Amino acid sequence: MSDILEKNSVAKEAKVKSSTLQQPMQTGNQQQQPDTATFTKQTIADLPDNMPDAKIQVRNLDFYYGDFRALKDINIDIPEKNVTAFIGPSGCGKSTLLRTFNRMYDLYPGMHAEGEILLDGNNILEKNVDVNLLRARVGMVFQKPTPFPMSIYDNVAFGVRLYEKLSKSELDDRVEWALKKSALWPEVKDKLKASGLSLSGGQQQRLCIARGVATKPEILLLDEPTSALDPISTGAIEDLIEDLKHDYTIAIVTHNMQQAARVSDYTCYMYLGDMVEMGETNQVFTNPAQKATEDYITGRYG
Ligand SMILES: Nc1ncnc2c1ncn2[C@@H]1O[C@H](COP(=O)(O)OP(=O)(O)OP(=O)(O)O)[C@@H](O)[C@H]1O
Repeated sequence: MSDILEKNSVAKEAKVKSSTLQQPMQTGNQQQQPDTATFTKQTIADLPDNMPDAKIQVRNLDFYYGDFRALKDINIDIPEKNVTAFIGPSGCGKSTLLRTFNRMYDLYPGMHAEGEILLDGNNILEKNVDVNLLRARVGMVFQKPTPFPMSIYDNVAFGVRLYEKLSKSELDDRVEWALKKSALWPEVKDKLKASGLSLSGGQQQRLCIARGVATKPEILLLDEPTSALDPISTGAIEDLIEDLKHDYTIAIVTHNMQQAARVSDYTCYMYLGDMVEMGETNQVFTNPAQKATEDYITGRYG
């Protein structure tokens, strides 16, 4: 299945057809053959008019795993100090897109991005960009909690020690600040020397968020941060996202439609490497511009 979506990325009117949507899909209990999905390729002109200033501007972005083109001519803005959710069926490129924002892919051979990702107007895909500095500005939290095998304190202090030279008391203050920001402080303040691995799953994920915010990044990337958590821990993290967005620009990948609707201000629907639609979350969920988006969020596909 070569390039299943025919498109002309230049013309706004270009129709993108998907033959692959003609696979069986589930609607309630019945299996159906969906209509052929047609959507108009999103261009910059289709972005919502009244968006806040963009922290990140993605322009004509393609991403390749070897020869495989996983992202196809993506054009979006990530608004500053808002939450932007990425939704779409498995394999559509959500995580790939998120990982381009801090060039996580640089760690692996055979992967490359083409186009532009402008962070505060500067293209982070340029060769001479200091990726360590970039990752200090763009923090990331993964699907599975990944505390380091060290104390709670050291987990949070880890990145700060890499990027800043703080005195012991300044570092203590920063660790406390980050643990308070991630709503974990009351639970761990008396056992900062205990291993991060001794915490529950939900606490470990909040520890990872504390580690993520401790370096005071400008952007937080959250890749399905609650998929391994129970509803109470999930609620705690969603509250945290609501709180953190006052200081940070947040991009979150989620499979959970309700979560996207609850936590995000803007939603991007992706399909097979294409950006189908980006808009205000309320609009995308109640009045999507594209039938393909509607089919997905109403469960008629996926
Ligand atoms: N390391 C890799 N090497 C080769 N192809 C990859 C690699 N990682 C992802 N892909 C491919 O790139 C495409 C996008 O994958 P990606 O993980 O970004 O999707 P996703 O929307 O995040 O999926 P999911 O919701 O299942 O996590 C898929 O076709 C996937 O198979």
